[in-house]
Amino acid sequence: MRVAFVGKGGSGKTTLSALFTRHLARSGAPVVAIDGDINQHLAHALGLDEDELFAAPPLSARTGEIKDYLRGTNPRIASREAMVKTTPPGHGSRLLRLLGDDEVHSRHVQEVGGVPLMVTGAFAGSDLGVACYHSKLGAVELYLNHLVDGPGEYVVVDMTAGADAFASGLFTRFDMTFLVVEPTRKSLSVYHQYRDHAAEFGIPVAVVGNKVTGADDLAFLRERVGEDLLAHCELSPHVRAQEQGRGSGGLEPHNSRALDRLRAAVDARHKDWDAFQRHAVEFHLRNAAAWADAATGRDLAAQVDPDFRHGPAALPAFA
Ligand SMILES: Nc1ncnc2c1ncn2[C@@H]1O[C@H](COP(=O)(O)OS(=O)(=O)O)[C@@H](OP(=O)(O)O)[C@H]1O
Ligand SMILES: Nc1ncnc2c1ncn2[C@@H]1O[C@H](COP(=O)(O)OP(=O)(O)O)[C@@H](O)[C@H]1O
Repeated sequence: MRVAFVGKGGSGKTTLSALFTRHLARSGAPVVAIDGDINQHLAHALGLDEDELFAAPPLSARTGEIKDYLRGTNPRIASREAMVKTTPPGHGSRLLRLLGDDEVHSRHVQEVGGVPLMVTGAFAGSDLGVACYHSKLGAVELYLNHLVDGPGEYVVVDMTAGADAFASGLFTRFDMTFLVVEPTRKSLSVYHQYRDHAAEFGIPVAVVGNKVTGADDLAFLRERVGEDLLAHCELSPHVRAQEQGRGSGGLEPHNSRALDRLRAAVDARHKDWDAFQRHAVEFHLRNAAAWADAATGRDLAAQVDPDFRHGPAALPAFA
């Protein structure tokens, strides 16, 4: 199951992504965390020391190699140059299993605090003015488009704040999107924006309140969010202690129960592989027409394999 955390910067996306993935990993569930936030802090939130380096290469450093690996022997994709981030898999493409024995996981995953983590990479000085952060997210989109995941296993992406989340269709690749909101009007404005986009594309979204300090905060959220409010986390002495490099007695029971609710909401989702592939194709065609045909000098609609059925049934042919 694929889960995204989105929301306004500072709302707690990274903190909740870390708490949620640790919660899942501790239960023994297979999980991969991906840092897709322009501020790459997830490794530290998972417990990497400030002076320690995340040693695995960022996904965005090897987008070309990842394209070559994923296109496999797909005759519709002649080269890595012909493959854009929305190019959907077809016959001959390599499909991935979560934490499978493949070149993406083996190269890019490093375990931090008991959680296997991949990172998209920081926005470098050389990117300023010439690229948008969504270029860094291309490899994440390709990864998700080629992944065959199942119930009880989880990919959790800490997404970048703001409009970059909507570039190219990445936001349609998730079984559940958690919108993290603080009990403030500013934080809610992102909720309204995301909710409208999500409704347009039929994307499942649930709101997670964060840094709630009492009944007034909760009433504020309940009044404005209504039944979209799935759960809320309270302002956490445990999180603060971790931020300060101190030990604590562990996550508070209320916050732990909130994480259980998130998991239950994800587990309740039914996977519809046909719809997933249909969305992928739809966004690929849109991108082809808008910029990618011109960027590659090719007719990218020809990459769509009309006979390909995505999902577990597609796996044996690719083993
Ligand atoms: N949504 C959207 N709209 C307009 N233009 C876009 C969009 N997404 C990507 N681009 C531009 O296309 C170039 C390649 O994009 P990426 O590196 O992100 O990815 S990929 O080619 O799809 O793998 C790259 O341009 P160049 O940097 O000039 O090569 C991107 O800026
Ligand atoms: N429930 C919480 N309790 C206490 N502090 C929190 C909580 N959630 C987030 N924080 C703190 O708020 C700040 C911003 O959180 P962060 O996860 O980095 O936000 P984002 O990823 O949305 O930008 C961090 O200092 C983090 O420790």
